[in-house]
Amino acid sequence: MLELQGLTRRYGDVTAVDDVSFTVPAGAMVGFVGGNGAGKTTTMRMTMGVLAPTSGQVLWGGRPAGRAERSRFGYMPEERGLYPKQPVLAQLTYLGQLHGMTRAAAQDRSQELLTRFGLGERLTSKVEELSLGNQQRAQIIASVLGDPLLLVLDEPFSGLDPAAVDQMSELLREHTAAGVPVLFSSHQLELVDRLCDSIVVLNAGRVVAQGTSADLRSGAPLRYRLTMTGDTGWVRGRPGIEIVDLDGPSVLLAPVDEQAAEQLLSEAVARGGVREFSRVIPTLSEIYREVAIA
Ligand SMILES: Nc1ncnc2c1ncn2[C@@H]1O[C@H](COP(=O)(O)OP(=O)(O)OP(=O)(O)O)[C@@H](O)[C@H]1O
Repeated sequence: MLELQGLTRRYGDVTAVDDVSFTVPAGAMVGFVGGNGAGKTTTMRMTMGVLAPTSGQVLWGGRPAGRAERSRFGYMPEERGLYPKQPVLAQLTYLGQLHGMTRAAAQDRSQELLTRFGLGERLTSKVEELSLGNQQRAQIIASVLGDPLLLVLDEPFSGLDPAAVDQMSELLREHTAAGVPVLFSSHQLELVDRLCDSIVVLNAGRVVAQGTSADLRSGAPLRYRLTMTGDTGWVRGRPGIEIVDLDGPSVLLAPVDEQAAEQLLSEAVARGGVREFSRVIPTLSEIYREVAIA
């Protein structure tokens, strides 16, 4: 298990990361979201030990993570790590060796993964000759070489087409299934919602929400949608009901509680012509806008 405890990083007067604490349990996929400049990359760099925290610590298995453990963490940095001018297979083989694999094992595994992800014909191409999406696939492959204990991936899905997103998420799931904790940052909230066991939302360097997507939703305000055959303007002024949005036959309501919602439904049924009355569950994007965008 990875545990970040009170991680803080200051640059002069700017506090890029401010007392960030969360865990990535064994076998869990955790999505790290937050706007540009929220502090995700800085947090990930401190996790990997490439940047020293101003205060706080990174624990692996309950102890401060040292050089030996970190050398077995798989990392996809924001600035990416592959050299544009080198052939892709040779480079991945070399990186696998740096992660303790024999040359033959590193080459076999790299070739297997490149082939699996559609790059079997491009083994000797230079990285810069690959499309951006294919370079990204090779970057993700690089991060999983050598049986990593943990995966820390900075926006691994940016620029990938939907098929590649599915392939790469399958690769990550193979690692979580084997007990590896995975932390990745992303601006693709629907994707995070679909893939992750839990989500950490960062805003201006601080954790503003964390939990499963169900946890985050359960804290969202109560909303119902009422749709009728006729106009719904009659709901105005009903006790305990706030109107969020009214558009002719359809109205989005914020009742103070379930009882107020039921009373309104009874009245609607008595009037006749109810087409729909349903609880509106916010999307992760909507929750994100509420917690992370002031
Ligand atoms: N070397 C540095 N010197 C000064 N300020 C820095 C440095 N690195 C990062 N920062 C600042 O720290 C804050 C957090 O940046 P960081 O790159 O961690 O955000 P991020 O969440 O990864 O953003 P993005 O989604 O845009 O990649 C920003 O205000 C950034 O300007």
